[in-house]
Amino acid sequence: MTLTVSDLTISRGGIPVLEGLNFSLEPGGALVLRGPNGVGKTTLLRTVAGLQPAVAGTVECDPESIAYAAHSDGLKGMLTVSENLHFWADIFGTKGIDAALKGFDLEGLVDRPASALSAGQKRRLGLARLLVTGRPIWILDEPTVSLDVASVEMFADAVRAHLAAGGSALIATHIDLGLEAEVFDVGPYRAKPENSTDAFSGSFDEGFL
Ligand SMILES: Nc1ncnc2c1ncn2[C@@H]1O[C@H](COP(=O)(O)OP(=O)(O)OP(=O)(O)O)[C@@H](O)[C@H]1O
Repeated sequence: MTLTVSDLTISRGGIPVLEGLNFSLEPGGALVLRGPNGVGKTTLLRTVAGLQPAVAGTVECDPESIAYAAHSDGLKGMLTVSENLHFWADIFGTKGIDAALKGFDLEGLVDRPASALSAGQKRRLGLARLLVTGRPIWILDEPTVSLDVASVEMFADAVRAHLAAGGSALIATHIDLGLEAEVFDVGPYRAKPENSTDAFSGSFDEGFL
């Protein structure tokens, strides 16, 4: 499943932020998005994931192939670690959570309510859900926030295994994950001010899709 972005212009709150974006993501490949705070990386990921429309251009990809992990963990605090993962496995029609528990070192926390996890543990659980989606294209927004060094490596291992199995990943991150990945600096694609409509419209935040 290839994801192809062509001549894409994206906006946030009615204001174009990036324009003229072209890239593709092939099975087995990873693309790391770089750029300064506020340049539009999250907006790009949201657009590619289908959470907001593009201003111009196209994103070619089966939406059903995408698993999106946003800034927030999007956990159900009353449910245990195990229940959270089973909830998502049911949603995505997949079976088994053992690989997700093992891959993110959550086996000792299965019966703990998500609300009683530390920030890093919550992030590990949020990322573990990627493994139960069964979806090939991972779109990840700052996935390593709150993770310690060992957990960052755990996450990088999960991405490597995903790529080796034919999946792909589009990742916005400010840190070096040690992946064999192309890097795409979106800084030079800032939209020109004259293209701004200067209209503000609110939007909702979502944890995971
Ligand atoms: N809900 C919103 N409504 C209107 N504008 C927004 C909204 N969220 C973000 N913006 C603005 O849109 C622009 C792009 O933000 P975006 O979050 O995509 O940047 P980013 O590159 O991901 O930044 P960071 O590295 O800080 O996460 C910024 O100027 C930001 O202030």
